[in-house]
Amino acid sequence: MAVQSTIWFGYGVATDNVTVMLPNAVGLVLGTGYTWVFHQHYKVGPKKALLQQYAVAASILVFVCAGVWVLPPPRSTSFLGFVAASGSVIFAFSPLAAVVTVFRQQSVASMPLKTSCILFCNGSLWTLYGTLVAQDPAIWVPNVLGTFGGSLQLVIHAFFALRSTTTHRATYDTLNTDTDASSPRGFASVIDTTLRRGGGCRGGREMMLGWRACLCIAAAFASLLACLVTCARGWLTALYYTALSQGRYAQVVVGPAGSGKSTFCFTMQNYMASLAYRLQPLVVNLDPGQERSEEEEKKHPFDLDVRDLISVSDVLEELDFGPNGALVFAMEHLVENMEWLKEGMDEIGGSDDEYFIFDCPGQIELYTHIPVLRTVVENLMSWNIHVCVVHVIDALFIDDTAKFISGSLLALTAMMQLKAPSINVITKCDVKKESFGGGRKRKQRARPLPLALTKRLAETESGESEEGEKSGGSVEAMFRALDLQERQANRAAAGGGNDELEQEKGEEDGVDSDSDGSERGAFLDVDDPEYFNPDSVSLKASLEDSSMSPKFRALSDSICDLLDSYNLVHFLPLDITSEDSVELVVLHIDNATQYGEDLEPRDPRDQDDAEDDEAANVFLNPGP
Ligand SMILES: Nc1nc2c(ncn2[C@@H]2O[C@H](COP(=O)(O)OP(=O)(O)OP(=O)(O)O)[C@@H](O)[C@H]2O)c(=O)[nH]1
Repeated sequence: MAVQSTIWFGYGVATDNVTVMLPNAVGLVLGTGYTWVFHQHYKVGPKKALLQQYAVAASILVFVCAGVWVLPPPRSTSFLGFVAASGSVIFAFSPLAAVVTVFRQQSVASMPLKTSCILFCNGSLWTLYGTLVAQDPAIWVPNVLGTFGGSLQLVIHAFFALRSTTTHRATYDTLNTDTDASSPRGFASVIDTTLRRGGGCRGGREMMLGWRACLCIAAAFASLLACLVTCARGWLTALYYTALSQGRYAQVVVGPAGSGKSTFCFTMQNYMASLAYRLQPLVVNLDPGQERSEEEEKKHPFDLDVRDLISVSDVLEELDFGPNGALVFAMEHLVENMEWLKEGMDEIGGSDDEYFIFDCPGQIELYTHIPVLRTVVENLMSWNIHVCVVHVIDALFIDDTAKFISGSLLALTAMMQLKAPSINVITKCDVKKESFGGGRKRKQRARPLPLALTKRLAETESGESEEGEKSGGSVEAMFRALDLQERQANRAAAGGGNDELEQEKGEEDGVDSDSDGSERGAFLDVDDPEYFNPDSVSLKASLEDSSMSPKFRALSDSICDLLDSYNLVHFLPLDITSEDSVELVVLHIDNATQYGEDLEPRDPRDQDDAEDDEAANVFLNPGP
């Protein structure tokens, strides 16, 4: 009991479930107490015999701790739940081991009725809690089995009680031939007679027990039926949603205020609708503070709008909150009413391969500080929807290195907090293009010297040294080559040419070096994704010019290195005026959601319609 309660207590802590934690904490204390009392009063044999059982209990705990320690968090919780559930199943069925004894002795003395009743009630209640409240299979699966085990024991009790009732009824029928024991009144009189006759006292009690056992069985079966119906309802609902939402997809568009989320949503909607093989996605507004002109609402209406449930203006009218507090309140209200969203999506969806795009509020604290958006995303995924989080930031972010670093960290936070496949998009690249006349010169990046060149240089250097110092000379030459390479990198990163350095390493290596530097300072179009994903060397070089304090500079350098070495954040540019650019983003999202892998083949839409759509070139004018 102590071990079992410890494991369940651990599971309660891991899942942050106080309802599981509390009773098991009590069970842990009581179980330890019972063990101590048992140990003190154990007289059956030498107390050493108990050591073996303590060793088994300790080994189970060590095994569980090792599993939790070795496995990463989500798996360790599942492991803990699995072990706890297995223990509960064994615990629930353990009294059944006495069944053999019961049938051998033809008596239920070795299987106490109270324990069976408690086992049954405990199993039923936890089953109801596990299916209706926690919806956790680790809780309801062992308890369904526990309920079954408990009811089986009650049936055995009833069987023996009824049998003894029948035996005694037959006895007293022969003793009271003048009494009709088949009628209730007659049966009561038999019991009365029996109780008055001293020798028949035991038989009368057993008959009473028989009636009580019948009631017990009726109650047990009613509860068992209720449990099974509840579980069946849960399973059927889950099956229904699995079947219904097979192939459902969603983009959850998040990002700072004004970064172009709504524009992105409608650009996606228009582009996807223009493709013959796709359904038009449905845009769902999740921003209770969304403010749009009537014209915008007409041009790009939302298919489902959270403002129908609650809006920031409603909250401001009713409660004494500021705008930010009102938004947080409204979002928390949405989280508490996710059924509204589910029903709304089913209503507007209808097809089994529906595609949703969620336009989220621009307050980044909804995913950086509080888990509101995370709960929304988790709910969507629990409804078997393939979700891709699209984190958008404004192209202005990339002009300033410090801003770029903070944008990267924000994107990283979104990826970590929302715990779903994600892509990062830089919006408004069309504006960027205009301001740079279509592109800009790439900052020179550090490029390593070709290996052959480095080797050659080392050989040249070592050749100049004395024969006897050849090996040492090689090493020195290698360092000089590396030094040259580093100087080249630094100069390159600072935007300067490497002409003198190239000359310094000699022209005999045969490597071209353009006098105008066009090869190194290549013209990079904003459509080139590399433009938006500078490496740490370029970022650090650009920080050199800034007037940052040394400590802050060191911190920024470390962040740049971290982002670069682990390749943590990758940005995709989006120019809404370019079909190729939109298509590239859609391809990445499809890849993240594995779009189309479980879709049923469907008739392509009428080609003429698609051509009409393309002619209208709808995605080129998506502004909300
Ligand atoms: N040229 C251009 N303008 C854009 C683009 N994306 C957004 N905008 C403009 O940027 C402004 C803000 O865009 P929204 O789509 O409303 O941004 P949002 O992130 O939804 O804003 P909030 O809902 O207030 O957080 C609007 O005036 C848009 O027209 C883009 O890709 N190109």
